[in-house]
Amino acid sequence: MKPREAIPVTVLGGSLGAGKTTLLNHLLTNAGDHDIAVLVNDMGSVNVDAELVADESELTVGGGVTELSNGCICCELQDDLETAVVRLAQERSFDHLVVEASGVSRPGPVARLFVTSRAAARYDVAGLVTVVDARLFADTFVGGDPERTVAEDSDGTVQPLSDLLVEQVESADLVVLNKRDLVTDDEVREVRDVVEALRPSVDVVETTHGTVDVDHLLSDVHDPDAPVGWRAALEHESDDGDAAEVDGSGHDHGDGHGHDHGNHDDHGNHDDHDHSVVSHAEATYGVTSFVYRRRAPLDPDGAKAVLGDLPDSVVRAKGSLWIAGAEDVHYTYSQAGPSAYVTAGGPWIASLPEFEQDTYRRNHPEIDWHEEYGDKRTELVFIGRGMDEAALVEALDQHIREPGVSVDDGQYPVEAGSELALAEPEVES
Ligand SMILES: Nc1nc2c(ncn2[C@@H]2O[C@H](COP(=O)(O)OP(=O)(O)OP(=O)(O)O)[C@@H](O)[C@H]2O)c(=O)[nH]1
Repeated sequence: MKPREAIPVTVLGGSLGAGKTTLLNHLLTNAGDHDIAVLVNDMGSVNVDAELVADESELTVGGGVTELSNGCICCELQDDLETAVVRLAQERSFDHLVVEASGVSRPGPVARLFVTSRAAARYDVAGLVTVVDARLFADTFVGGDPERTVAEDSDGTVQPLSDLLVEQVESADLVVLNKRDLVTDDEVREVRDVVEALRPSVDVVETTHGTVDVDHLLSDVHDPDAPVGWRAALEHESDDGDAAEVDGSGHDHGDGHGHDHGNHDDHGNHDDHDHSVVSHAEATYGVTSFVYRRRAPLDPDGAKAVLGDLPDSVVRAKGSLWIAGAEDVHYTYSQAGPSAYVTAGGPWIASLPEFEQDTYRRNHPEIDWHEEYGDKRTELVFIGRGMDEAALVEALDQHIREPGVSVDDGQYPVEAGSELALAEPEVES
């Protein structure tokens, strides 16, 4: 049982330089009656952000600002984060915790820590707030000229910035569209439409220098079941029950549980949400989505050619891949702006021994099961602006193969969790 005085926690995420520290300083200087504790995560060995926050407010590093440096709290510093927030709750009294995640943090895992670890007894997630640099977002997704930049992880691996931007928006309860002064009215409308397509019901506030209403920012807005655009579009398609056709989207059902980079998809849990995926956006700026679904595999080289070189009009694509010649592996595909990769998941349910299949199907009666191919399918959702749906469908259809036909490839990884990059943004020198 959670004690009644569980402390609300707001997780502040967003890309490098989006304005998280600026917003945090605004929050602390305008905190009013709120007694806020802050935990700042920086990737470097010196926690510059913690110093900046402390400089600007009456808090001191050690006093009100806790720092976790030299790593990322969504991965290698998870244990440190857990220890730090538990200790904080024991040692000090405050009524709200704000965690500023590093620019490369994925908000989902950070929030999960407050639900699943020892910290869960002390804290309640109030909201995942994503600060978006409106200028960068417009350049990356609406300008048709994607900024080909990457974010560097603490272990030196690089992750495409567009992946992070998309993921941070897809898991947000509140999006703070910052740097409003650097975009035009038209650009901001287009950015809002893309944000809405990625995260259909999200609350969006526009700010310059992070001047957001403090009570709004700290309010209890967390909804772990809020819909995610790509999943919502897929499930809308599944609800229609047509397994072979390509379909446009309008209304949807979404279970919206946050996704992980490279995670194996679930099999379509439905809930009672009924949200519009793109209706408003479609009507104004041409943000649309459609689902491509075939009960057949794609040629491995063909899949690489098409899915590794999607037109700029596609903002986000994701789904399941059945690859000819690798008949037993359930691949997932994920594209965000200029990056695209395929991840080997576990086996298809249809590739498991029969008794395991029976058990799985008993526990998941909602699974869309084909008499001959079971759950094997090529099923991709595309979200974008001004996409040529017919051309994309035709390009994919050219690479559809007969199930069971042997295809020579070997480049697709088979070990669960391993990835094949189909497109990577160029690293800026
Ligand atoms: N023009 C403009 N600049 C802004 C705005 N908000 C923040 N900045 C500037 O953008 C730069 C980055 O802001 P920060 O608040 O440090 O961003 P951050 O997200 O904390 O950055 P990292 O800690 O590096 O991830 C600073 O120079 C800010 O002054 C804004 O609304 N408009």
